[in-house]
Amino acid sequence: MSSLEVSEEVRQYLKTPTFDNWQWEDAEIMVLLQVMYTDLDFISTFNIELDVLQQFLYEVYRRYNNIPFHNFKHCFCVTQMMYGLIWLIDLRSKIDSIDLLIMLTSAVCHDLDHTGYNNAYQINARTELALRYNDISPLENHHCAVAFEILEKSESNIFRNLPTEQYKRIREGIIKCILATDMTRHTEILNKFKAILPVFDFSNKDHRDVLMMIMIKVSDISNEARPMDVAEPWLDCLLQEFFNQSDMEKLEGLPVTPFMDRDKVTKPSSQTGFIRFVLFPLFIELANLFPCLEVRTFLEDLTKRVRETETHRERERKRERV
Ligand SMILES: Nc1nc2c(ncn2[C@@H]2O[C@@H]3COP(=O)(O)O[C@H]3[C@H]2O)c(=O)[nH]1
Ligand SMILES: [Zn+2]
Repeated sequence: MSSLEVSEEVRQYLKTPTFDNWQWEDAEIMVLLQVMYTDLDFISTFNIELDVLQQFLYEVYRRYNNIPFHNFKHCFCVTQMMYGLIWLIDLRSKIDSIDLLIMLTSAVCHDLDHTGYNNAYQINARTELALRYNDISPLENHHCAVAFEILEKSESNIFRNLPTEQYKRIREGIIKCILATDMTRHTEILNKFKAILPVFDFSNKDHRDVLMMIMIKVSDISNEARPMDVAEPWLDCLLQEFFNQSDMEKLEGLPVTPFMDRDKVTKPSSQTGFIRFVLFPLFIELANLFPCLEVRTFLEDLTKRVRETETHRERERKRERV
C-alpha cells in the first residue's frame, strides 16, 4: 500500500480518536504515519522529500523493540491520538505548523528503543542507561537521543531542508516534549498547566510549550479513552510488560515495583486508580482549554469507564472478603 492508495474514508477515520490500530499491519501503519505528515501539509510546508520521510519512518520502525507494550504499535497509537486531537480541537488555526510538526514527530519518537523495563528498574539495576544519564529520566533521554541519531543521517533527516534556526527550534521542542513523558514529572507539568489556564495565551511561547507537553502526555496514556475493544488488548500488553519486569526484579533481588507485581495486581485494581487519578484529571484540564472535548465523547466515555472499573474492583473486593 502506498499513501496514494489510502482512501478518503480511511483518511477521515484516521483523524478520529476512535481509530482501531489492531486492524492494521506494521507496513500499513507506516503508510498511515506518512498520511498524517501529508494531510497536515508538512510535506509542502517543510519541503520534506517523500523518500526521506519513508526512510525516517522505516528507521523509527526498526528502532522500536518487539516487546509487549512499548513497541511500534504503541508509537502509532500515541501519534494517532496526537493527530486526532490536533484535528478535534482545531489546533491548526491556533498555533504554527512548526509546533504541530514538533508535536507529531515527538509522538513518533517518544519511546524509541524502549527495553520494556521502566526507569525505576534502570536505576535500581544500575543499567548502562542509568549510568549514562545519571539516573535522570534515563529512558526518555535515551528515546530522544535515538531520535536525533536517526535525524543525524541525511537520508532519514526529514528536517534536512530547513534553515539552521528552524532545526534548532524543532530540536529544542522535541527534547522538551519527549522528556515530558517521564511520569515522575506528571504533577509538576499538570500544575504548571493549571496555573496558566486562566490566562492561557496561544501567542505566548511558554504557554504553548506547556500545552505541547500536556498533549503528548495525554496521548501517551490515552488507551483507556479509546473504544473498549481497542483499549482492552492494550491493557493485556501493559500488564504483560509490567509482570515481566516484576518477575525480573524478584529474580535479581531488586525492589519490586508494587503496581507491576503479578501477585498483587488485577486488571480492575490497575485501572481504577490510574483512570480516576491520572488520566481523567489530565483530560479535564485539557477540556478546560478546549471545551469541545467535553461534549465530544471523551469525558463522557471516560466517566463511564471509571464507573465500570470501580464496579469490577468492588466485586473483586467482595470476593476477596469471602
Ligand atoms: N495502570 C495503567 N497504567 C498506564 C496505562 N497507560 C499508561 N500507563 C502508565 O503510564 C505510563 C506512561 O509512561 P510509560 O510509557 O513509561 O509507562 C506508562 C504506564 O506505566 C493504563 O492504561 N493503565
Ligand atoms: Zn509511550
